[in-house]
Amino acid sequence: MIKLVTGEEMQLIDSYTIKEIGIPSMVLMERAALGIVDHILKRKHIENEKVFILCGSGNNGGDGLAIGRLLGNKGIRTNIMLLSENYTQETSMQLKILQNLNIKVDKYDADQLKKYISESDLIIDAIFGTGLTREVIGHYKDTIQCVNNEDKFVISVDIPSGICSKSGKVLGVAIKANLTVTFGLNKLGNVLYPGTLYASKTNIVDIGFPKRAYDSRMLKHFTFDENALQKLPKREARSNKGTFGKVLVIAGAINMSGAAFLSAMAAYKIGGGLVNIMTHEENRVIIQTSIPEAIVTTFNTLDNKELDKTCFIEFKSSIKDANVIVIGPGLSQCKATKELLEYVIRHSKVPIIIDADGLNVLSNELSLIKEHQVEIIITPHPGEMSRLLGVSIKEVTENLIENANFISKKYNIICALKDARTIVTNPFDDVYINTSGNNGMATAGAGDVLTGIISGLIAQGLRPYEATCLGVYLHGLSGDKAKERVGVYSMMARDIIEEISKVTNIN
Ligand SMILES: NC(=O)C1=CN([C@@H]2O[C@H](COP(=O)(O)OP(=O)(O)OC[C@H]3O[C@@H](n4cnc5c(N)ncnc54)[C@H](OP(=O)(O)O)[C@@H]3O)[C@@H](O)[C@H]2O)[C@@H](O)CC1
Ligand SMILES: Nc1ncnc2c1ncn2[C@@H]1O[C@H](COP(=O)(O)OP(=O)(O)O)[C@@H](O)[C@H]1O
Ligand SMILES: [K+]
Repeated sequence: MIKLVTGEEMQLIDSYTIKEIGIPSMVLMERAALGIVDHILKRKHIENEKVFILCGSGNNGGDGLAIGRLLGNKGIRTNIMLLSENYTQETSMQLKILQNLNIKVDKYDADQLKKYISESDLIIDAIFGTGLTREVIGHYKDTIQCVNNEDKFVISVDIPSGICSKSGKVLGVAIKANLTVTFGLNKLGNVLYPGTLYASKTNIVDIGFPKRAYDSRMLKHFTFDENALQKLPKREARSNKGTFGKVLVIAGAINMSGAAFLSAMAAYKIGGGLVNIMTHEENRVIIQTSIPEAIVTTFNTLDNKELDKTCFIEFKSSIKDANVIVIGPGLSQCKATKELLEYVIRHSKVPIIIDADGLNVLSNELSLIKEHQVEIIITPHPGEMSRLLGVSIKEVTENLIENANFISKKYNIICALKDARTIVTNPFDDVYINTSGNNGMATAGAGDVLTGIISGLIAQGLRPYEATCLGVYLHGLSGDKAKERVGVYSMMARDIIEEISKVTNIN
């Protein structure tokens, strides 16, 4: 698990380290500057290059001044410009050190700024870090625009100036970096869109925060890297298909068998023991032909799209047998879907994953999940989420974390809000932010594959929140493997399924 922090949380870690542990702020700043200088010195022809450092009034600017001093010591040609006349204590101390060493620091001057930018090979952005609190205006805005207009390599210190460290939003204007070097823990703003596009590649450097400074805080945001593969459920040698759980997939209205197929296939490919597909009677033959490994039970609808209630006899035992239930993919928004959903919520004793049309039906009747007895996971994309909350899609995509948190708490459920950075929340404020996956996955059926993966992990015994976070991660990783094989233009949902085995086959 990799923790991520907001600027505010990082400031708490800073002040705990400085005030309670006793590591001086200037020591942390020196190590931060050394971390950036290491990256700069890795450039191939740095001895022939010119560096230009832009510094703001806060400690981010202090980092910039220290970087200038260290580069000077190495004999690298460096220009430094300070954009403010008021500084924090640490930044004042850095400035004093530079003055003692007779290192020139320019004050802001628009013409000089343009000259330095055009002469330089590398620009260091130390204007604003985690302390940015408001829209960037005036000469700060002009400076950032000047940098962005020139095609120079830019390294941002901690976070690109202009990006909100909590939300990833652009506060008016922001530096477009080629590399961001961040300290201690990565900032949410470097990971969330659009900030992540401005940060480009992000490297984290250890500047000596004691482990306790991270552990003693209630840090709730996290992401995964490939170490998360260790969380895959263990497969006992002495086992049978019952050991790895039973998934019930309730999916597919007339002529919509594809969604059921994709969810069921993914549930099997991630290791689920047995998949039972409950689908419309009309889909029986095609499902049995396309996925003979699945058990098929069916329901029928009457002329008015209501459910033929005789199906409940068979349905009852399917529900009783299952370790996890998926409901919604390709079910259409008819009365039958509502009836099925109502029945499942009322009778299930195991976790339920509600997706696609299940969510569309739910958005007209959220009271259905108010008094649920089992764990419920919803997997909306922003369109489905906007219908669930009765807000615009823009409101959903601009505030992914807040919206996912809100619905998780209000209904006591797990929410995987799908996007290029999918967010997974639970009612206890935990927030997983997914960083795997790519734009090739914006293809029909990719969501059905995710539902199947999560269900297969729950069937094998993972707890629902853990399974949802890991499922989202593995789904993205499978998409990344599919990108390597077929590219983003040709990727189809089935390509993601095909790559699941490459992701899970780790031993
Ligand atoms: N010991 C430590 O703490 C360590 C910290 N480290 C480094 O410090 C960074 C955090 O430093 P920070 O908190 O001083 O704020 P920072 O990001 O430099 O910028 C904010 C400054 O700009 C101002 N300002 C804000 N918005 C503005 C706007 N729109 N337009 C104009 N001005 C605006 C605001 O002042 P204000 O005007 O609000 O009084 C404030 O002074 C962190 O990212 C890391 O790089 C490392 O060295 C490790 C040790
Ligand atoms: N640009 C992207 N980067 C990463 N993941 C993406 C991107 N676009 C889509 N995805 C993922 O693909 C899936 C699409 O799901 P969804 O919109 O429900 O598709 P469908 O309804 O067609 O099955 C989600 O898991 C989403 O996170
Ligand atoms: K910066």
